[in-house]
Amino acid sequence: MDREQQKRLAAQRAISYVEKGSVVGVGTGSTVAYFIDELGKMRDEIDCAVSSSERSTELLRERGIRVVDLNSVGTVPLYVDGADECDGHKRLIKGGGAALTREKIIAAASERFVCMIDPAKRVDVLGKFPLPVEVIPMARSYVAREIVKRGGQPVWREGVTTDNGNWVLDVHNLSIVDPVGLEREFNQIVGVVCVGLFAARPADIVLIGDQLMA
Ligand SMILES: O=C(CO)[C@H](O)[C@H](O)COP(=O)(O)O
Repeated sequence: MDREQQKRLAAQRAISYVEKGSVVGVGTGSTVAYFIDELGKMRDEIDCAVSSSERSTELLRERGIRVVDLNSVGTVPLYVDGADECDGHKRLIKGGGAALTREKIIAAASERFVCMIDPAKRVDVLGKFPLPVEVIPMARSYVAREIVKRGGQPVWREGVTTDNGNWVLDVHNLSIVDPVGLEREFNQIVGVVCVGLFAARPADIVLIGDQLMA
């Protein structure tokens, strides 16, 4: 089975976590696009969605799903998103689609985070996928130098501006043996808006294709 089929299966299984009449938090990416397709089929059964990107908002609205501001809802019962890497503790690297900050905000505000991946993204140690870091534009060089001091090789994702008007550094050469510690450390660099490590708040449920990860 190819990766796209695995993503679609994960999205179909993730739908089973959606409760009738509820608010659904929606991530960003190609796997999430399959999820939005499925969610569109039950648009009359949910209340509305909160979205992690302009791209997902557009897809949701195209399928007739009402999208509301996170500030207008309380705790979100369910957040569904993809990831770029996932370790055995359900800690993630995210941000390949540059939506990491809004994704992390909705994940933090959610009771349950269901993450959908294909088998190639399941790793023992995070870091083979370059770690995305969203930065305030004027701090790009400074943050890059600070990351080099910590052993990473930052590469500016030139030409990409996030929905928040910021830039992204992709950090290569990291073997992330202490994801919570590294998330905390990178968060403390002035000019960093968000680190694409979801370790302090990992996923609750990971679906690898249609299989539940233990
Ligand atoms: O973090 C993300 C976007 O910022 C995505 O969830 C991640 O990049 C996975 O994307 P895809 O489902 O297209 O493989």
